Amino acid sequence: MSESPLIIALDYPSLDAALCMADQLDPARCRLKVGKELYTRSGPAVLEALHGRGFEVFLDLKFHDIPNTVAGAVQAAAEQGVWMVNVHASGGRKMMEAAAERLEKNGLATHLIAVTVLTSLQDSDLQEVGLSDNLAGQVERLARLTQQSGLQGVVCSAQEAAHLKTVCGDRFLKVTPGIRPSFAAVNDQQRIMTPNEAMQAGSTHLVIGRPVTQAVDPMEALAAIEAELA
Ligand SMILES: O=c1ccn([C@@H]2O[C@H](COP(=O)(O)O)[C@@H](O)[C@H]2O)c(=O)[nH]1
Repeated sequence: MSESPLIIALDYPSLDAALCMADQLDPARCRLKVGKELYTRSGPAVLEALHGRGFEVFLDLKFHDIPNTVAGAVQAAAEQGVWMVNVHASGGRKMMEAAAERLEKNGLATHLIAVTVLTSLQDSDLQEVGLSDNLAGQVERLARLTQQSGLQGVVCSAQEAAHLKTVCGDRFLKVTPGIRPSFAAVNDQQRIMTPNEAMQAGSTHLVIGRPVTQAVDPMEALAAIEAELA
């Protein structure tokens, strides 16, 4: 079990490639995130392999469907022993309540959180899909709904973490992708912060993928991030 806020995103197209990276990492220094590409290719085998190596895993499949379907998917994830799983908050209160109730009814301790607004989006993207509120307002609205629905936290950008800390409190998890150390490329992220800025802003967990996994020396990149946080 790790006390570190770092969650390394294993966005790889094969189980072998993901395990090659995992084998260089230490479960005492980080948790790992399995997302849509890797899970679609490898299925539950990747979870078994990472759990077998001692890692806690965030299964980032961002479920979004009718309440009964999402509750079943969240239960299935939790029964595979993942540390954290998520849904899209825009699936609504009934969907989130059904998922949270399913975990509670079955005594499953997996953390359940909800995505507010993807870190790859900015204000103009929300307008294009017909949302009239600005981005900060939409993140706050969905974070409040997530908390009212009984979930433990949200995925948001670190740029919203400080405000959500005042709105939802310290203990409400703020899991923030879009983390970019000064040495890393921005890629397709829009709302970014450095690791240190993100922690200062109130992030509880930092999701970092390409700045580590695509680095020429991933372990050196990870060590530089840890040094920045220290
Ligand atoms: O709003 C979100 C939600 C999830 N993600 C995921 O986090 C990682 C970020 O990877 P980087 O390589 O550090 O950009 C990736 O797996 C996304 O699917 C996100 O970026 N934003």
